[in-house]
Amino acid sequence: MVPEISNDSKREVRDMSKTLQIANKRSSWKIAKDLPTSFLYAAKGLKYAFSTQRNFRIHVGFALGAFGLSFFLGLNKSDLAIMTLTATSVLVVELLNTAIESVVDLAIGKRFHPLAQIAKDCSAGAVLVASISSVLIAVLLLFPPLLKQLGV
Ligand SMILES: Nc1ncnc2c1ncn2[C@@H]1O[C@H](COP(=O)(O)OP(=O)(O)OP(=O)(O)O)[C@@H](O)[C@H]1O
Repeated sequence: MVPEISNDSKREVRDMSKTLQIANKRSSWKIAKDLPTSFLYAAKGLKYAFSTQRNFRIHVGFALGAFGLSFFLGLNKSDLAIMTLTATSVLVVELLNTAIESVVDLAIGKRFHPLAQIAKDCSAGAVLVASISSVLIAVLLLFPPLLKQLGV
C-alpha cells in the first residue's frame, strides 16, 4: 500500500523546490535576461566546440557529407528524418562530452583522479557508440540507392 502524503508535506516540498530554484539562479554568475540572449549563449557554445574540438569538426563534416549525399540520392522523407536524427545525435553527444570534460577540468584541474578518468572515458565512450550507430545507419540508408545510382 502506498502511504498517503499530507498536504503539509506537499506544500513543504513545493516551497523547498522554489527556494532551490531561486538559490540556483542566484548562484549563477550571469543569467540570460531573455530568449535571444539564451540563443546567443547557445551559439557561443557551438562556436567554442567547433573552434576547439577537432572531433566536433569531423562530425560536422560527416553530417554535411551525409546530408548532401542523401539529397543527391533522393532519399524519401522518413529516411531523411532518420539521417537528420542520427547525424544531430552525434553532434549533441559530442557537445555534452565537451561540457563534461570542461566540468571535470574545472573541478579537478590538472590532478589525476580515478573518478575524473571514469567520467571522461564514459563520456568519450558515449561519443563512440553514437558515432558507430550513425555510421551503421548511414550505410544502411545510403548504400542501396548509391549502388543503384552507380548501376552496380
Ligand atoms: N584529471 C584526470 N584524471 C584522470 N584521468 C584523466 C584526467 N584527465 C584526463 N584523463 C584521462 O585522459 C583521457 C583524455 O583526456 P582529455 O581531457 O584529453 O579527453 P579527450 O577524450 O582526449 O578529449 P577530446 O574529446 O577533446 O579528444 C581521458 O579519457 C581520461 O582517461
